[in-house]
Amino acid sequence: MEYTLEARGITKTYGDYTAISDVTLKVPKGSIFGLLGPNGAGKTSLIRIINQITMPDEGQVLLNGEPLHPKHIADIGYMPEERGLYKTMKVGEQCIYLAQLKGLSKREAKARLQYWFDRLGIEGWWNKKLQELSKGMAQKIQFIVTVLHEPSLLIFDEPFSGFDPVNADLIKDEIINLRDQGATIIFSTHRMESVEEMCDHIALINKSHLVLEGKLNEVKQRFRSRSYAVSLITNDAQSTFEKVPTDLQPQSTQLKGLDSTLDFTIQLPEEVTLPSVLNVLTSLGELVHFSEIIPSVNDIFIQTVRNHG
Ligand SMILES: Nc1ncnc2c1ncn2[C@@H]1O[C@H](COP(=O)(O)OP(=O)(O)OP(=O)(O)O)[C@@H](O)[C@H]1O
Repeated sequence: MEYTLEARGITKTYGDYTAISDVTLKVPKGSIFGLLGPNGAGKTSLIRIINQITMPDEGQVLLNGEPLHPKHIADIGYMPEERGLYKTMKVGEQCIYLAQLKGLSKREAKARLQYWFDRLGIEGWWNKKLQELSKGMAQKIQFIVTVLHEPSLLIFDEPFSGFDPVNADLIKDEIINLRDQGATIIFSTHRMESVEEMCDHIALINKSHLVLEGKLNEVKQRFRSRSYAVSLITNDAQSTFEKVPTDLQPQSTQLKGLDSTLDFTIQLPEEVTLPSVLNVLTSLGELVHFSEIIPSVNDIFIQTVRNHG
């Protein structure tokens, strides 16, 4: 597998405080990689190192196989959570200026900006000053400025904060589109449903340490707990529920009374097989639903952070 980014043994301290401890991770080319962790875990510190805003105390970052070098600034697009745009400058002028800083000619910048303004339906904003735009509107500009020079690595810090649901969806689709065109995306967010929807890889940093990393579906496999959701139609929900063997740790989610559906969850002990459980359940009533409960990213996040206290 090819990796766009590799961090090897990164440590970063601020005075006596260690913000990143010996973090090693690999971001596969063409992936959408979720960088997760509680507040203050060290995510932004790592992102700032990748962007060469600060230097690590120890370790090395490789971009497309090469040690990070000032020339790589043009290969990375970074949308920080604190959006840094000039308030009194006109939108069009500002975008051209920032694009030129990333190495585009004025002509090329104008052509690409036209494309993006069109695409995001903001043609009318060109001559407005940034201070005249709402937060979400300014964020669209920031998004365009981040992706305009077509870098191989895009880093978004909370890309959806400040967007209404329609615009958040629009930006989500644009991010997926950029990935489909070959970019690698790192995105840091506390919105677990976005991770669930978009990421194929995740890494979780807790208290400066990397505590979890991998393909999202493989991480989910690791967290499977033999839990199942069950629905039975029975004559008497309460007494049926009482007949479910206690070693299955039944937990009722809904008892709807007579002639109705009984919904509950079970957790299979190691030695119990699926066919034997299905036998028991079908003997209790009409089994209308039986499915494994796959842990959500939210569950995985909470469980992992708890375990690393
Ligand atoms: N320039 C700095 N000087 C001193 N301490 C800092 C500095 N930048 C960050 N820190 C500290 O390093 C730790 C990690 O901060 P960082 O911003 O990397 O966290 P984060 O994971 O991005 O958090 P959040 O989810 O809240 O954005 C925090 O305890 C923070 O106070």
